[in-house]
Amino acid sequence: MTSHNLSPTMTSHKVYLLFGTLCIASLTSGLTSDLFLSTAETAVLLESEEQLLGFVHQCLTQTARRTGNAEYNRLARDLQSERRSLPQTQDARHPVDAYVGLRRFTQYWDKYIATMDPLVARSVEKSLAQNRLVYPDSEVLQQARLAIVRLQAAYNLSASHLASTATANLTDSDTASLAAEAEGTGFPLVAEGWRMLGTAYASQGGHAEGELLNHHRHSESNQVVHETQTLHRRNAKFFSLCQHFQDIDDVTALRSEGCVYTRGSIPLNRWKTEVLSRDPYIVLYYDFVTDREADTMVKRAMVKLTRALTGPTPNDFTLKAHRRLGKIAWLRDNSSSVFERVSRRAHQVTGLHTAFRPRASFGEDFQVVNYGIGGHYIPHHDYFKTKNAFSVAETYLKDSGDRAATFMIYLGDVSLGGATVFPDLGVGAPPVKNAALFWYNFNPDGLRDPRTLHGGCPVIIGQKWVANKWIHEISTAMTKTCRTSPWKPVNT
Ligand SMILES: O=C(O)CCC(=O)C(=O)O
Ligand SMILES: [Fe+2]
Repeated sequence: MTSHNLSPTMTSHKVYLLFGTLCIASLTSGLTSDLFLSTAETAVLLESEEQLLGFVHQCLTQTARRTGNAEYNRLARDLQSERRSLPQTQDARHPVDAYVGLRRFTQYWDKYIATMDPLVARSVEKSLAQNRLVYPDSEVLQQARLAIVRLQAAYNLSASHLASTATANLTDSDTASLAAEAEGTGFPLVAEGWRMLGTAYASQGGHAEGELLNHHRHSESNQVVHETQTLHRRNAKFFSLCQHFQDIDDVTALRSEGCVYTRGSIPLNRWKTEVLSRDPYIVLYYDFVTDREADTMVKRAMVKLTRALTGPTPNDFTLKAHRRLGKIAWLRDNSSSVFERVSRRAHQVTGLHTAFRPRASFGEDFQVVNYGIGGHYIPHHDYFKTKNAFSVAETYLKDSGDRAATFMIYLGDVSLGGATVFPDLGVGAPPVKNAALFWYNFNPDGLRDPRTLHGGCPVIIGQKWVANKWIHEISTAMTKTCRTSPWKPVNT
């Protein structure tokens, strides 16, 4: 058993908001509701709160001067005192803290910004939009509550445990709306837990002090949440493996087939490969990137994140499916020297060409992913199921075949949850900062291997960033020679 604390494990990537001094705006940007899909974006929003409220305060006092209406001055004072009385957490790493932070924003919005002066509201929106941020709306809050309920079901987490490990205190209305969310989504026991917590708070006349998270599991005496099977029946094996892997932050506890050192050349003189499975071949390369490289990759991706959509073909990503709760950014090898170098290193380590080519590219662009509150990726295969699906791919992937292998780099640690698991094989790995997980999606005969079904477990605490590099058949066909039978085209 391991213990987990709440100390930050990832550099926070702050965006410094530059609010104008004048409360005049021309831009009308709509509120969007996908903030819960990226904990990194949520964190930036919460970090910017101080500055944002200073701006709103200034706008209110300016409006009072301009209009001669003293009501705006009163609002400015109210805003200041309410701000002092509200929970101060700015930490989006714990789902309850992220939820409370987002809820606080919508409170300000409803009370001081939207209803008071449309000009101020638009100014705030404009300033946020310049930093690729949006003001959270009520749907974001609802999705954040749903994420919390889903997490509880996935990991058997009780309401009291979740609440007591957060920094922020929940209000009666928070516990009531979490109970309603759980009830509405078919988790009556989870709902009961939130109701009981609300009652306990009321009888204590206050809230329990947040304690450090020594262990995620609630004690036997707590209300145990048993609905995992209901929502997650179809992926029961996946979720039980996720539970197993959340206890592992010491990778020596991995059930591995062995570990080998390989001599290479600069920048990796020697690298350690943990063999998680020999057939299909799944390995973890430690220290594949440096902290600096990982941070640079995250920073480059941060400004390009868009909602991850999954679809049946590479250019038909129109399904806003809940199978994958995260945001992605595509980055070409030549977009920076770091991506170029890391792609070359993946070639060096795997023996497979990874480079971008305008036609029949060996590898795809890097797909950098940041998961959201309770974000997960339900088990799937990385390969496309039909030849048709990949033959209509983007020009650079034309004639390069399917995704024969996956090279996935963990760009940060996750404090709790977020393992990558292969439910049919019973193997997986917790995110190990700077390590890369590599596996073949095709067997040596060039056939798709369904045993490579895998998924990203829900993130409980922390931020999860990964970078995928999919290597296509054109690369494996050229370099992987040990087939058991003569080469055949893929089984479409
Ligand atoms: O996040 C993970 O652990 C898995 C991600 C994955 O499978 C994918 O992006 O295709
Ligand atoms: Fe995948």
